Amino acid sequence: MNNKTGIAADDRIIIALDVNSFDKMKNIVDMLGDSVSFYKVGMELFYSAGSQAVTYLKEKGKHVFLDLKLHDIPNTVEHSIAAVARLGADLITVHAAGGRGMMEAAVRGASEAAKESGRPRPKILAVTVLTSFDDKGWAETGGQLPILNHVLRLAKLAHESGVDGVVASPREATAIREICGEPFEIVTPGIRPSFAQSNDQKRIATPSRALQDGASRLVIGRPVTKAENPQKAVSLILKEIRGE
Ligand SMILES: O=c1ccn([C@@H]2O[C@H](COP(=O)(O)O)[C@@H](O)[C@H]2O)c(=O)[nH]1
Repeated sequence: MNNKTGIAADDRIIIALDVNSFDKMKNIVDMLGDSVSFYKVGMELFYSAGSQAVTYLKEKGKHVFLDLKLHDIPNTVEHSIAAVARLGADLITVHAAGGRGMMEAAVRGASEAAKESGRPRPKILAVTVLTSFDDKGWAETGGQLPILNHVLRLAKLAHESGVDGVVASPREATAIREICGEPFEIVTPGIRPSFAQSNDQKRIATPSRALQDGASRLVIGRPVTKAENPQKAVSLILKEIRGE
């Protein structure tokens, strides 16, 4: 258990199941067995396999991060979050750029589903600036502030809107932690162990660095799922974060 976050060490690594079928997902989950307790179901898997991906993982006793990055008017987001929250996901994403009203609506939707089901309310995370952006790509979209400043602005808004945390690059974790404190979740993709390639990720850090800088949980996809030996990749990552 980490004293500050209260999150068990094993729940701090989330493996992103970015595959296009239920069977491919099942193969990875079976292969990784007890070494992984938390998985992310993103758009590729959810659009390919549907809600059974989430229900299967929950039946296996795993925690599920449903990363659908909702971004729409508050009414649509409230009811869509309520619909997906009923599947039993533990973390669900919306885009912070949807604004205060939309993030408040997302929390309401999650609370409605929790009340109905009697299960704990899923945590809502707000995506700040995607980790695939660097400053050049960000400026091309019309971004006026440097990425770090924009991330901090969105993190503050997310915190004020009552969501449970943000998704950001590990490079922004220290500054977000200073502004939002504990127990705000800072979930960081863009994690690259020293043995992995960066692929399309731009704002990256190693697993140990991300945790040192204040990330609560690490999202790791291809460095594990596309590794020659995914079990070995997980074991190396766990060793690194335990300092072994
Ligand atoms: O800013 C963001 C938000 C979400 N993601 C998601 O995380 C994983 C990362 O996968 P890797 O293979 O480790 O790059 C992926 O599912 C993204 O959709 C992100 O990368 N950045």
